[in-house]
Amino acid sequence: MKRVIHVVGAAICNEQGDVLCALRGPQMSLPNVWEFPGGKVEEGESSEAALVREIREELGCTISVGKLLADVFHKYEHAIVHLQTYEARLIDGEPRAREHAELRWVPFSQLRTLAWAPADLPTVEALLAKSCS
Ligand SMILES: Nc1nc2c([nH]c(=O)n2[C@H]2C[C@H](O)[C@@H](COP(=O)(O)OP(=O)(O)OP(=O)(O)O)O2)c(=O)[nH]1
Repeated sequence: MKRVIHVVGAAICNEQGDVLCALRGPQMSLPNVWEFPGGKVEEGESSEAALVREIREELGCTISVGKLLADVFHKYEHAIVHLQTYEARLIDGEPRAREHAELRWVPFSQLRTLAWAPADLPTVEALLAKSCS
């Protein structure tokens, strides 16, 4: 049995309706694919608290966490990832790539053109279906 990793990701939208997308670096697990910034939920931590903590650590900014966008289990070679993605807004600071190879604000209309981590595709579709408002 593969281990299950509980992971949270933030779809951070700006006023123009762009979404902040993050490129995983070549040294990371699952290298060189785009994802929603976030990370692993620690024991005893809520998903929302984990997301705020991870975004502070990874991007150096503060978010408010909104609605759940997608809740998926995806089987990778290395593990099963239980990914929960949330709508989010920046409330303090400017995102900087401390761990990622690149950060990019991407308009909704171009979201499908990125090479996403496979577990993230339902989130992309959920965003396109509802639009961040
Ligand atoms: N953060 C994040 N991880 C994702 C997404 N989609 C997806 O398949 N993953 C996978 C990649 C990794 O296997 C796992 C999360 O690991 P991570 O390396 O980002 O988490 P972390 O920062 O807490 O981990 P660590 O480096 O401290 O070990 O989930 C996503 O949208 N965001």
